[in-house]
Amino acid sequence: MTYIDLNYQPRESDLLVWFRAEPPAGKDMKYVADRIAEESSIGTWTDLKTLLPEIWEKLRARVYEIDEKNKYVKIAYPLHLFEIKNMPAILASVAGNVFGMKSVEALRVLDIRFPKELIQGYLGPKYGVQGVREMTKVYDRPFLGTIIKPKIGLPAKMHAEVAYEAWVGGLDIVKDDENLASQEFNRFEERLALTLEKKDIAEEETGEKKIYLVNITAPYKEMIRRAELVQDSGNEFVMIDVFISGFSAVQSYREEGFKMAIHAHRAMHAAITRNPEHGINMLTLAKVYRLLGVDNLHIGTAVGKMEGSAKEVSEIREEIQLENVPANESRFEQKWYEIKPVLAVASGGLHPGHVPAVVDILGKDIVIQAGGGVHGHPEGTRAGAKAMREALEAKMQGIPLEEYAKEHKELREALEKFLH
Ligand SMILES: O=C(O)[C@@](O)(COP(=O)(O)O)[C@H](O)[C@H](O)COP(=O)(O)O
Ligand SMILES: [Mg+2]
Repeated sequence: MTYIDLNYQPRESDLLVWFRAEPPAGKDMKYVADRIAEESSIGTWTDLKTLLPEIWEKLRARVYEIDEKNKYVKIAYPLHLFEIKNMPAILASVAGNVFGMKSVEALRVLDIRFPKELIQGYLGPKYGVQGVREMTKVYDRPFLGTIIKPKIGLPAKMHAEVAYEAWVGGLDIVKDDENLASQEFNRFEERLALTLEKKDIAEEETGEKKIYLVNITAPYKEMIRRAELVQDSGNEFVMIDVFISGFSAVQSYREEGFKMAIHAHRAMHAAITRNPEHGINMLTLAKVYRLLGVDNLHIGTAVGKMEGSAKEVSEIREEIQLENVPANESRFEQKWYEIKPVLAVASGGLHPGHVPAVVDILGKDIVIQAGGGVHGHPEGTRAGAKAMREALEAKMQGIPLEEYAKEHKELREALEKFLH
């Protein structure tokens, strides 16, 4: 019995997976494709006496396309194979055991096409791009943000003061770092209270809405307790390390129905996304997080310190923001129906000198976030924040940075330090 069915026309209701597969020595693409379809649907390494014909007929995956040259394998999975509203179990099928089999030398998931029937089982973002714009009254430009640095070590009181400096310097958003939780020198409750006090003052002084991305990542029950504290405080956002917390926690958290928007940090993603031969690419993870319902998602910068090409990050941006994503040489067409667009977060090694390039690559529906690029400014946090704002003003007005810097001291100082 083979799962190869090259005459099969996928149904609209099928879930499709686009793999790149390396056959083991002495084996061909048909062999490896068959093994992947087998293990990721109903089969195992030998024939089964318990495999009823109706199970085979109704639930087996079908390899409907093999591209020998590019080592691509496309597999269609009938929807009945899955519990629709159970993302962890769906991934356990199509992106589970298959990565560890000897019968596959290397395996990469390039894309998953989610059918309408499955998409309708998920909430998607509560706010998304438009909701965050409504929340902040920022409509026609990218958001600017920073991460409090050093990422760990500041006492809660100083954390709040640095946040205040960043906000009054002109940034919209201040974020906890991915590894800041409730360490003894910066307890969660105290940090939340002190930072929100400063946020109120900064909003008062600037007349602008400010955002605090407080990190609630913790074991699930504790994460929920922290989310309740944030909801009681009236803060608009929480931040979750979504990859580390897991698909189950992220789905459940979104279904808890908290009022806050979700800023998704992807720390650890590169453990499975970075190797182009093996693992799951960030585009596929980003689709899962859009479906599960994050409002902001880190996707890379192309120009900063983290890996990811301009083509890769801009394709991910399209995937999390377009209503209908067109197919291309390594991506399925994907319709998103009612699922809102996600705000893309460009972060990692950025400074004011990068602002024009990031906007050129990713457009306006983004958060441009800089930690070292703000707190490393020669004149400190407030000047670093001002320099980011000035860089964005220059970009929005179409003025070259060097030109604008002539009249803007903080930007000039930033470019001198970070570019020259
Ligand atoms: O800790 C850091 O490195 C950052 O806070 C950036 O700080 P800097 O601005 O000081 O580099 C973010 O966690 C990374 O951007 C995450 O990477 P990604 O956005 O690619 O997931
Ligand atoms: Mg960080």
